[in-house]
Parts: sequence; structure tokens; C-alpha cells
Amino acid sequence: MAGKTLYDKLWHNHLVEQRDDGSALIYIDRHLIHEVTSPQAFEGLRLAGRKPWRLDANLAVPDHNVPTSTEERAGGVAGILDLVSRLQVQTLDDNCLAFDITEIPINDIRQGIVHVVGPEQGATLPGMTVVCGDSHTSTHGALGALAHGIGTSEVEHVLATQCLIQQKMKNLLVKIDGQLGPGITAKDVALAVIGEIGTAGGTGYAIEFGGEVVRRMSMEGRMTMCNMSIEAGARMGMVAVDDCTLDYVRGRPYAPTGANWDAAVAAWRDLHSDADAVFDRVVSLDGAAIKPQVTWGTSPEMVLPIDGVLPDPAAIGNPAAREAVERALTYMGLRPGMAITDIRPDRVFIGSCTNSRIEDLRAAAEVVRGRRVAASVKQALVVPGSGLVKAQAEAEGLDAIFIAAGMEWREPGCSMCLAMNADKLGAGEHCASTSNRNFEGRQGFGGRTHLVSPAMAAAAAIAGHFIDVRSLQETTA
Ligand SMILES: CC(C)[C@H](C(=O)O)[C@@H](O)C(=O)O
Ligand code: SF4
Repeated sequence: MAGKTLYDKLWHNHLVEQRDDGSALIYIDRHLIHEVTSPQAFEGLRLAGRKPWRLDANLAVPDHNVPTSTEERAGGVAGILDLVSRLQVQTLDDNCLAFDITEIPINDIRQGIVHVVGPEQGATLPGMTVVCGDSHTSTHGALGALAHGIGTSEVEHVLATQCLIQQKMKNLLVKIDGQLGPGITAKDVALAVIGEIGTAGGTGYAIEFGGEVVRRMSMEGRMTMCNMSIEAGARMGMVAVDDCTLDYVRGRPYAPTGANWDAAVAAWRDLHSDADAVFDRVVSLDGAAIKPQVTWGTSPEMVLPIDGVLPDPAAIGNPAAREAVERALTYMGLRPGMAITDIRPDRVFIGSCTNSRIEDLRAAAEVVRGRRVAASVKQALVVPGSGLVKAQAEAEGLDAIFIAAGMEWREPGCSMCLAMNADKLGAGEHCASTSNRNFEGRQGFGGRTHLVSPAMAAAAAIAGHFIDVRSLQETTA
């Protein structure tokens, strides 16, 4: 019998019941909750007179609707100016209190984007099944967990039963071999993978990221990769457990200690695909060939290396593909044949669950240090992924670097990743953004998003147009 993939192992370890129709019941170890997708789930429990099945499996944190301005945050929930946002955050507080669920509230230093908070707190551990009413739950797979987003009715189901009805996915190995060049980050790899396989490339699959590049990648880089799995069409992405994983998890508030830690490590050591495991599909990329990536269109697969030029619809034979490119160029206000380096962002956003961890902020600060944001850039926001990331960055003096460069240093939250709080992109404006989605209106009605790495966003802020960050890094080295 062939060996098992990491996904097979995680699946089998949590299988409660396999049904004849192909569906299965799996056990959920960790349920993360935020304010957007939980209100109806709690309401459902209330109407049915049910209680959560296992209280300590749940952890809640508000992130999407929280304001990121320090003044507005000073007033706590009551100080949120937007009424819908205030109600949303207040409702999460009320529900957590009523159902006895642990919540990290708005002005707790541990508050932040749920996908930053989970791993940071050790609430996400290797070998777990982790779900949340949020598509970027795939992030947590970086720890060797089976993690994916669920819908609101499933949130209610998990609260009530601690189980979920699922179909097993197929196995896709995305292997990035070789070594990344200097200045190339996990975000560039993630975008290059999507450029290669497309936004539907991972549909029906659970992705495992492997190869030398991933083995050498930090945990935060692995999270960035897994975060973007959903943009490649897969609901989940994961990375095998190794020493890097264990070093990351050790000592975190929710991580096991003493003899429990040793027992856990012994079990976690098996969380990798067996040497003879068979994948349904394997995609290989050469890490050394990956350049800094910039999306130009309205889907993450509309991506080019920094030295690329925009496609010309006239040269595209397939009518559907031609129309998609035409429509994207029109929405984005860009011309065929234009160089990526001629695109000038009006705003810059460094943040989101893709790229708001300490290494992301360090990478951006490194580029910005001693430089000024270009006069043509109206606003450059730096939004740490959690209060703890913020405190760490401040201890390292990164906030001072950003502020000296003319950037805004904010409180943690989803911020300008999506227009659900006060941070929005104006109609027609271009944004160099470290987030994960560039759909029409994603960052604000009519807004035009270009997805990039933190270093590339910082470089665009300084230059006033997209530029190969490596040219700036060379001059500082
Ligand atoms: C609000 C939430 C349901 C949504 C998601 O599921 O991803 C959001 O986080 C996003 O990034 O679009
Ligand atoms: S940061 Fe963006 S992608 Fe991540 S959970 Fe928030 S809105 Fe979704």
C-alpha cells in the first residue's frame, strides 16, 4: 500500500464517520471566531436552545470591523464611529459573554487578525483540525494543521457538535525547488504559484507546499504561502512539521508544556507525507527563477514579474480570455503593453493576514529606512497583524522608521484589505497592497489593487511607482 500524504494523515486522524455517499464527519479541534460570520450562528444556537459542545475549543477575536486609528480605538467598542461596525463588534462581545466563549477583545494587546492571532497564541497547533468562518483559515496549515474556512451555517454546526461534514479532497503537491534569490519572499512565491496554476488550479485539492524553498522558509513565510492557497482555488494549504515548526510553537500560551509537550512532539514528528506517498497532481517551480511579483488585474492570477509588460487583448485568441483581460484593463485604467514599473500607486497598504507579521514589517522597514514616501503617494498605511506584533515592532524601532518616512502606523486589524472599516481605497485609486485579493472594489468601491510583497510595497511607496525592490536593496547593501 502506498504511503500517506500529510493531508491523508490529518484527515484520518480526525475521521469520525465515513459515509457511503462519499461525505464524512470529521472532528474539529480548534474553532476560531470573528465578528463577521458568527452572529447568525450564535442566533441559530439561541433559537434551537443549544449550547456550544466544547467551550475551550473556541477562541474569538474581532478584526474585520475594528478601526485602526489610535484615536478611534481609544474609545473601545463604544468609540467605534461606524454604527454597523460598532454593532458587529459589540455583538461578538455579547455572544461570547452569553455563551461563555473566550474572546480576545478589541483593546487587548493580543487582539489582531484572527489568522495572525491563532498561530501567535499557539491556539493553532500541528496536527489539529482548525476551522473559522473565514476563507483565509488556510493560513494555519503552515503549522502542519488541516485548516480551512467554513460558512456561517457550518460555524453553528461546529459550535453545536464540534464536528463538520466534509468531502475528502485530492492531493496536490506544490514543490518549489532550488533557492530564492535575494529580496524574493514567500509572497512572490505564492503569487508566482498562482500565476502558474491559475485561480482554479487548486480547486478540489488540498495543497501541500514542499521543496527546498519551503523547507528553508520561516514559519511566517509558510503562513503567507498557505494563506494564498484559497486564491489558488484550494480551500487549504499545508506544510509538513519540522524543527522550524516546533521552534515556532514551543512556549506559546496555548502550547502544551512538560510531558505533554514531549508527547505532542513525538506525535507531530509524523506529520509529513511519507516518502512513497502518491499525490494526484504535482506542480514544480524553480525557486531561483522567481522574480518580485505584481498583480496588474482583478484576479490574483493576473500577475507579472516586475519587469513584465501588460498583456494586449488583441494578441489573445481565446475570446473569453481576451474579454477578461480587456475588462480587467478597463477597470484598472491601464493600457496594453504598459510596463508594470509605470504603474503609480496612490496609496500603499502594508498589512492583512497575508503579510502583517513581524518579518513582513521588518522587510518593509528595511527598504524604507532613511527614505521618504514619494510626494505622489497620498497615504502609506502600516497595519500590524496583532497588538503583540505591534509591540514587537515598536521594541525594534520599526514604527519610528515608518513614521519618519511619512507612513502611518496603525492599530491591528484587517484594515484596508477589505472595505469593512474606515480604511478604504477611493474610486479610481491604485494601491500597492500586501493583501491577498484584488477583485473589483475589494479595497473600496472602484479601488484598484495591486498585490505585492511588503518589500515591494515599501519600494513602491518610496519610488512612487512599482520598482524592483532589489535595485533599492543593492544600493543600501
Ligand atoms: C469576511 C470574511 C467572510 C471574508 C473571508 O471569508 O475571507 C474576508 O475575511 C475576506 O478576506 O474576504
Ligand atoms: S486581513 Fe483580509 S483576507 Fe485576512 S481575514 Fe481580514 S479581510 Fe480576510
